Amino acid sequence: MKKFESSLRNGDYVILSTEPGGILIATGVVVDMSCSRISVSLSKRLRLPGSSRTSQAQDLHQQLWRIHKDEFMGSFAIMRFNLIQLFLQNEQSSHLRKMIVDLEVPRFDSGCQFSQDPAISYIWSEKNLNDDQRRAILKILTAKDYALILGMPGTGKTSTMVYAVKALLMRGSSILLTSYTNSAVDNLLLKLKAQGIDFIRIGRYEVVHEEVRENCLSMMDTHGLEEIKQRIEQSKVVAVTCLGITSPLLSNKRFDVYIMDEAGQTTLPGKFTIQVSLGPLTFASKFVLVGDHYQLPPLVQSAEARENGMAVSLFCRLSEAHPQAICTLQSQYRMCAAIMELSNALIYGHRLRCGSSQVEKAKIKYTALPSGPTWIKEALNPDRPVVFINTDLLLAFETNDRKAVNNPMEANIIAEIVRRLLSRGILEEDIGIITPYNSQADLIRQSVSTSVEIHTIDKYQGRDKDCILLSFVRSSENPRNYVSSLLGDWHRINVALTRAKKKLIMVGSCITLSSVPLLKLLIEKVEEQGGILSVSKKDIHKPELKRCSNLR
Ligand SMILES: Nc1ncnc2c1ncn2[C@@H]1O[C@H](COP(=O)(O)OP(=O)(O)OP(=O)(O)O)[C@@H](O)[C@H]1O
Repeated sequence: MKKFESSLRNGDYVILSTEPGGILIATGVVVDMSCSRISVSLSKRLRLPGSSRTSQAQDLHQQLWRIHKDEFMGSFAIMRFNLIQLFLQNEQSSHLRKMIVDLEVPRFDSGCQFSQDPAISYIWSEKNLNDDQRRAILKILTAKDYALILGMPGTGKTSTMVYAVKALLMRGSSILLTSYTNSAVDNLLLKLKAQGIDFIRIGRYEVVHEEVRENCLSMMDTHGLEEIKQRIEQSKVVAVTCLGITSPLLSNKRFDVYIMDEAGQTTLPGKFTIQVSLGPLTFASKFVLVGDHYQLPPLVQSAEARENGMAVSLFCRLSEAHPQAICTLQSQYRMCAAIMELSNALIYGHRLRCGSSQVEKAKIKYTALPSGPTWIKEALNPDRPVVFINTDLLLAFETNDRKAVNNPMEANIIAEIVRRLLSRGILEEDIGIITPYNSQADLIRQSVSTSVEIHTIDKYQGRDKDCILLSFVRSSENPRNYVSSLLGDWHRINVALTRAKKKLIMVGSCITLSSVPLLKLLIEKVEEQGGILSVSKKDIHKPELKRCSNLR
């Protein structure tokens, strides 16, 4: 039977309107789809305007319906609601206005550190924390209004949040946890679960991580709304996405502390991050923001919105006004020294350091002997953690097809390296491929016939792998005329350079990329490390050269 073709999927939020006329009648969620039927679960009973009680069922059946995916309407309504909450005349909103609109100085309890507080004693004695992390949690424990935790890549932001929750629970505090995306919320919850901390997860069952689903309210054996509300009331830790905060289950619920992980913000229409973050702020007496504004900030396309401050996250706004509210995590446990050096030189002004000598010296380990041409052996050499394969001698130019930009030769080189890594015993799950462009990710997917993960750089924020392959794509016959807003954004370059633990292999055109100042600096840095490998036409099989030039 022919498949029903639609961009709608189970779990999508939709808007139901009448046709013709386009009158919005209801909103709901797609719960089932077949080739001839779509089932939508609605938040309230469906009624046509002006329809009488007697003819209601018949009118509904006769009506022609239009179903739209609800990409923005729900979010806009929530943001409007959040803004209104901020301007309410009550103590909570007034305090919040003082903090985030008037930028009043945040207060910290200085005597508290020396008291007999069990939470503070616990943090001093917890061996799994480093000094930065301890200081960060003490900042949270002593904050009266808010605390800001700036965590560079791999510095244990999530781990720090977990121990902060543990310490706050010792004080009997109730805690609301949020992030922008479901995966970021669940990432934190998985770590809480591993520490035996109980919590309630609010969210649609289908989008919640399977290991967290048993903590979802919908999965709990409860009898009616009252019992559910009671469970939430009794629960000390509740987790939800920033947009999920409007759940009626949370109405009237208040928490002592609200912790928000700002790091996963880019996958949302980020223009309104402040308005989105506002919602949960009104639920607690003090808040903690955890983030890294050196990674990708809100994506704002409108110049007017940018000029009016829409691209500034709440974290950035508060940290610039009150640097004393920030505690920085600088010891990272992800990248070996050579990989860390790149972002240290380009972005972090050498403030990032390796958390242990094990991390610093980590090398990729092969189980099989090296094989293949010299350039591949050099690219895979474990003693070269950072390699840049320069394609200039190949004249491997990009293709531009209806705004989709890709580079077949780079895709081919990446596929060859992946084959060699796998044949030398590296596991598929330890390799990741990233690129700035969706179209290049698609092309690489066609060339790499394994289940190795291939994503855009933006989608890879918050993730890591032992070995990362990065295809820059841009290679122009006229490098002087080359402009790329995607590669010109230093936050994106930072994310790309901080995903690999032991081996980072980049593929690109040195000449073209050098027209972007930051990338020029990157190439110089890799050169200092002896990591530039130039590939020429004699290094690539003739049929491959021909196939790639045919694709152009
Ligand atoms: N004090 C510590 N000692 C040793 N290892 C640690 C410490 N803190 C964190 N780690 C390890 O560092 C790694 C990264 O930690 P985590 O995922 O919490 O970092 P993150 O800052 O949230 O990462 P991201 O940059 O993806 O946001 C994990 O493997 C974690 O176990």
